[in-house]
Amino acid sequence: MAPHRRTMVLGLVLGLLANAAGLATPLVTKWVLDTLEDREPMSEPLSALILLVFLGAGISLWQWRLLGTLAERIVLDARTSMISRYLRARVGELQRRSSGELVTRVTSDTGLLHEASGSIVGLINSGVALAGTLLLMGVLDVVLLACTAGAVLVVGAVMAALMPSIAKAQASAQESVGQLGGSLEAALRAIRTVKASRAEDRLGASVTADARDAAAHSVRAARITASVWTIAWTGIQLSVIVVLGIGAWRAQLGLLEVSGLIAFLLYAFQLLGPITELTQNVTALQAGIAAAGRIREIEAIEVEPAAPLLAADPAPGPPDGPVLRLRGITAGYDPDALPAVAGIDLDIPRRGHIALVGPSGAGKTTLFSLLLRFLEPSEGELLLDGRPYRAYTHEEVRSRFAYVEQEAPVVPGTIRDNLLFTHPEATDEELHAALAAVRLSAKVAALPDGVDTRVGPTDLSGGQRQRLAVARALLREPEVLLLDEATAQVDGLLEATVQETVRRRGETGAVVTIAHRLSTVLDADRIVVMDEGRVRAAGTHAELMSSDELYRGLVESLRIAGDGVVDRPSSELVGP
Ligand SMILES: Nc1ncnc2c1ncn2[C@@H]1O[C@H](COP(=O)(O)OP(=O)(O)OP(=O)(O)O)[C@@H](O)[C@H]1O
Repeated sequence: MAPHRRTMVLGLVLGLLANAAGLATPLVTKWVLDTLEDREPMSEPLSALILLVFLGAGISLWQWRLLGTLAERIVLDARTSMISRYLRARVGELQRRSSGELVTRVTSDTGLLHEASGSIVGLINSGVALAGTLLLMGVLDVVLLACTAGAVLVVGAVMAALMPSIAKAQASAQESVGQLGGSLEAALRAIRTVKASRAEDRLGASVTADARDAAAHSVRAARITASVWTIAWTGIQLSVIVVLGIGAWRAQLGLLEVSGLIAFLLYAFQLLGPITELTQNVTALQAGIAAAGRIREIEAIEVEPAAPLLAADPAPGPPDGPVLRLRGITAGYDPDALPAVAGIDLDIPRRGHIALVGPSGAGKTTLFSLLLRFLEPSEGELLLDGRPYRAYTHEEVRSRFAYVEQEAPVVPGTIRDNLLFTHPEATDEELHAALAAVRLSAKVAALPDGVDTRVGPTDLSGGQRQRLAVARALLREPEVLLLDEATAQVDGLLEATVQETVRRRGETGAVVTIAHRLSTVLDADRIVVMDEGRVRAAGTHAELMSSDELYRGLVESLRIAGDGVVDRPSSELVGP
């Protein structure tokens, strides 16, 4: 709220003015009654009364609109800052959390800020209104004020005692809503497996358990809120009856004018306003504070630094040296667990195709994450053009790569958006050339809006998604193409297409593939065998076949996996 201090102060002033108009009304009513008693002309007090009503309404309207707009701005600020933090966060920080839960914080928690944003102004307003009402009641009759103040104190004490439990219940409810978002998102993502496993009911029960939890906490908050309100209302109504009794008795004794008693009763009824407002604002503020706490946690997510970590600018290595060098790289996801890769030494030359092979969990994807700087090594150094990664910004490093993920997710938007995602400035010609390279031109041309057709994550087959991703990666001839090969996404014909494109890329630039296909392995200039986080062996297919047992085993299993490619020298493996 801090950046909006001025608007809040204006809102507060308007609230105080509206209060003043409200507080004056019973006194002017007394003036009307007094003129009636004295048989004087009533036009003046009546006009003042009507003026007060309109003035109060006008000011309230202004304040309402002002605070309503402010609330939306605060929500927008919080959302904008969270969204930008998510997108700038370190990949590991995001992967540690459930994405559904992260989404809930942006969509749902910020809604609570909306309610809470006006509550500070509301609290001050209603506090002042309460004090003002009590003060003016004191001016009218001190004895009656004492009775009313007693009732207000009791109501206040009960409210103060119950409020913290409302806040606690609300925080727990939000927590459960976050978990619900997380589990629902995971369930929907795995919907095919869920259905194939006939697990709709089982999973439904576990997801609804979070919803039930949220409901249970909210019901608790609602029940306490209901008690608080009932106590407040009843307390005030009882005090009005007491005031009426004592006031009538004091009027009989001539200690109080009847008009004064009526004005006093009007104030007593008016007390309900500030007390209700106080209750609502305290509740909203507490929910808002709980939400703000959860939003604050997002600020603790570490973001990628925008500047290079190394202040000095070391000279680049020789222009014909390897484009990338990994020197004694050790890295892991959890400082307490064993590293995912350890002591990796690897040179990636400027040209040629390197295939990474190894059993599952060997650290191949981790190596890609290190190259793309999704993960920082705990030991060792990565060098780009002979200069340490730390001398570059993350953006500078990534600008040298094109990356095709195994999942090849579609980015939100049209096919054009997907193709231009890495290089938005590419021309239409380049775009169509990239589509042609992966043989998607005809498929795209048949779509209703061609390249401007919107695509969702489910509109394309796995193979088509991967072709689109490869086309994107090839759009501007990257220096280093990183291709995390999907196991079974693409058919034979397409595989040959992609392979041929990759082979051509390897003639002018560097290509590193995580190879799941025998054909890719055979096609590579150099094969790096990884096992248990280490580089176990490296060389050509022929060298490794004769020297490395694990490699022989891997090749055997790839052949059995039905790759359809016989074990031949790579030079024979060109074209479909
Ligand atoms: N996000 C993560 N958080 C924690 N540990 C991880 C994470 N990603 C990978 N690991 C661990 O790091 C090790 C290397 O995993 P990595 O994904 O690099 O292997 P891989 O060779 O790519 O395997 P696959 O061929 O199955 O994809 C594994 O032990 C894995 O459990």
